Amino acid sequence: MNNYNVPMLDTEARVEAKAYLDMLTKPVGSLGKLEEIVMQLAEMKGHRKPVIYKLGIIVFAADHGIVEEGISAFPQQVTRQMVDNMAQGGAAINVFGRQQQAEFSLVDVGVIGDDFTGLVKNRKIRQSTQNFLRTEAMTEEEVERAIQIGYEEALVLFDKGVDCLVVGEVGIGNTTTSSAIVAAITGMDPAELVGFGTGISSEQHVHKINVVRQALEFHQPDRQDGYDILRKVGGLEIAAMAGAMLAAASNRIPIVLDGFISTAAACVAESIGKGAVNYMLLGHQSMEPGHQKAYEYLGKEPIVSLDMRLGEGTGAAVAFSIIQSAVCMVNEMATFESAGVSGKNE
Ligand SMILES: O=C(O)c1ccc[n+]([C@@H]2O[C@H](COP(=O)([O-])O)[C@@H](O)[C@H]2O)c1
Ligand SMILES: Cc1cc2nc[nH]c2cc1C
Repeated sequence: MNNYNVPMLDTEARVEAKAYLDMLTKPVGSLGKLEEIVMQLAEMKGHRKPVIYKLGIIVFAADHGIVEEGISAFPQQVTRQMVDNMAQGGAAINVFGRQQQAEFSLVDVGVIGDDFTGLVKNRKIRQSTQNFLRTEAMTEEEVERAIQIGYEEALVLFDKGVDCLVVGEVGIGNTTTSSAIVAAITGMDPAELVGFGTGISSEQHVHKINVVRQALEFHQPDRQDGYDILRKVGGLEIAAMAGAMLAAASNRIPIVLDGFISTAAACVAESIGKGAVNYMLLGHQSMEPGHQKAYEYLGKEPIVSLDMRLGEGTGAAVAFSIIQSAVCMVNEMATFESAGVSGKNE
């Protein structure tokens, strides 16, 4: 088991960023949350004028044994088909990634079937987790390997100059897995967390709540122990996402969280590496009810709210435009002094 050393935030850089923002040609605080984003990036990166040179988007893919219980609106093979689609550049995340000129990485950690050809990184740990209503989702070794692979694949992007990271996923059934994880960590009733995922019926929704309740009753995961939760009710891609987030936090690289699955992985990352949450911004608010509970637990607020519920990293990639506006603002605006603009009346 690794020890993740997440560095402390640079609170001095935050104070300096605030002082500098107040010198720019605008009434104090008038750029609202953009100013807050600048201050957060400043304390993460340790600089009053933070820059982002290159966005990275990493998407982890895996299948889920719990799909056997009829909890998704789509068949399991869609995971594999969407990985192929992403490898061809045809998924929504490819479009937003190109728009943001992002470095894109697609990693199979547990999709059913053979290795992929082409752009996909083949790092399959096993083909799908087990059905966690009947048995533990995976072994302790598999959890640790998945976290390690996520960590390593994030480092590959950082070596290419990536200095801000979106962590996305694809995996049919993973809103059920995420509901179980967030219920385990927060202690909340699954009825408050379980949503409609890819678009199930009301009857299926009632069934999905019962599946999550029964699984938690059966496994009794330790809410303090992210490894235990992943082993019992987790997902391979979610463990890898947590690993990638730990790599980013350990290297003072800002993470942009996406929807429900990404935020569930963030809860696990924080449980494994205390302080990782300090390096996270929340891109958007997903339509999944459990997403709000999970981000409130992490103490986050979404940058945008666009009624999205796709996953893949799409909400985070869209929100990156706003983060980029904040970074441009602090680096390019004139100060009252440099522009010769009069200050506020005394
Ligand atoms: O990010 C979200 O909040 C989100 C909400 C609903 C669905 N998804 C995506 O849809 C898949 C999981 O949905 P489901 O219904 O199969 O559990 C998975 O591939 C996710 O990327 C993602
Ligand atoms: C089509 C489709 C695309 C997805 N992207 C992420 N999850 C998905 C689920 C479905 C069903």
